[in-house]
Amino acid sequence: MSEAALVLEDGNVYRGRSFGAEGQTLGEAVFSTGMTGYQETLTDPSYHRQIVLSTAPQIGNTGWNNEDSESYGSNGAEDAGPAGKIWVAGYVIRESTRATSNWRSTGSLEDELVRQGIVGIQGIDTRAAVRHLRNFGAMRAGVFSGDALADLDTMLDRVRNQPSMLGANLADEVSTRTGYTIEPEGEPRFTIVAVDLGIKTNTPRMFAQRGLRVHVVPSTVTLEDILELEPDGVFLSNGPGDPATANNAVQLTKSILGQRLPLFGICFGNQILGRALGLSTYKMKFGHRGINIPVIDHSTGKVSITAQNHGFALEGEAGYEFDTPFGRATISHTCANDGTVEGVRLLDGSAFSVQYHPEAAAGPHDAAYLFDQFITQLDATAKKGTV
Ligand SMILES: NC(=O)CC[C@H](N)C(=O)O
Repeated sequence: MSEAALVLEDGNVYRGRSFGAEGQTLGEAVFSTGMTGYQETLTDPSYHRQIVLSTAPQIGNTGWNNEDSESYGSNGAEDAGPAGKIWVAGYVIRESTRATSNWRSTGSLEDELVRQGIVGIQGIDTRAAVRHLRNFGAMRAGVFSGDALADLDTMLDRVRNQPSMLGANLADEVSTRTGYTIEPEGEPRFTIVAVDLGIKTNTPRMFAQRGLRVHVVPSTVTLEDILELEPDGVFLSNGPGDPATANNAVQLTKSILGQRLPLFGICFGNQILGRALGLSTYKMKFGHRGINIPVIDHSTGKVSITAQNHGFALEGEAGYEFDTPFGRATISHTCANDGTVEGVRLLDGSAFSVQYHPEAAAGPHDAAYLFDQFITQLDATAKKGTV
C-alpha cells in the first residue's frame, strides 16, 4: 500500500494511501452520500470520467459479487466478465474494510479495483474533502500513487490539463456497440425500444418484470431503426456527460414526439426530453448523488425518497407550465431539498421523465410506480390505436 494523493484543480491536496490499482487517474471529483450500494455506484455508466468520493466512512464490507453490477450491456462490459465493468474514473474512501463478508461475494472490492486497473485512495479526511466540494463545487481532480506520485506542480498541471465535465459529450463512449433484446417475464404485453445512453442493467429488468420486451439500441440509432422494431413506446436512459452536448439525442426525441409514441426517460433521458420540449440545462454546483434524496410529485403532492446521480439539471421550477411544438408541458417533480427540477411531463401527450432513478439500484423503491405509469400509457395508446 503506497502513498497516494487526491489533488483538486484549485490546489487542494489530500494525502493518504493507495486503494485498488496504483497509478494516475483524472476526472471530475464528486461525492455520493449512499451508505450502501458501492458496487452499483462504481459500475453505473453515468459515472464515466468521475472520481467518486464516498461519504460513508467504511467501504467494502460486502465485497464484490457477480449479480449487482449495473453495466452489463454497456460498451466494454464484456471484457469485465460477470463481475461487470467499473465505470468510475477513481474511488476515494476513508477506510477500506478489513474483512469482506457476504454470502454472494466472489472476492474483495479492492481486488476487483486492482483487476480492472481502477486507481483509488483511502485514509484521507473525506469529511473535509466533501465540505470543500460542497463549498466550491464539483471540480477537476486526479488521484496519484506509485510511480505517478509527483511534486504538486506536476500533478496540478495534469489535473488542470484535462477537459471539464461542462461540455463533455460522453454517451456514445458508454453506449452498447450492438443492440440486444431483454425478453419479458411471463406473457409479453408490449415492446419498447430503450435508447442506451449509458443504461443501467436494472432498468430493462424493471420493464421485463412488467411484461415488456425491451430492445436496447445504441445511442446512434435513427428514427427509422426504431420504427422498424415496431415499438409501442420508447425509453431514454440515464448516461454520463453534459446534456447540452447531446444534440443528436434531442433531435431523435423530437422526432419520436412527432410520431406521438409514448416516451419515458430517466436522468440523462429527462434532460434530453426537457431539451426536446424547449428547456435548457445547466451545471449544478455539486449535484445530487446518493440514495436518500426527497422529491415532490406535484400531481399528487407526495414525496418519494429517491436514488440520484446527476450533476446537471433542467431550468425551471415547481408549477411552471409551458407551450411546446408537441403541446402543453409542465415541471412535474422538484427536489424537496433545493427546489431543482426532477421531472417533466407533456400534458397533451404521453411523454414523461424523471431526473432520479426509479430503477433504484441501489436505492429505495418509492419511485417504482413510474414504470407502472409508463405501462398505463402504453395501454391507453394501444387502445386508442394510434400506434
Ligand atoms: N445519471 C445520469 O443520467 C446523469 C445525467 C448527467 N450526466 C448529469 O450528470 O446530470
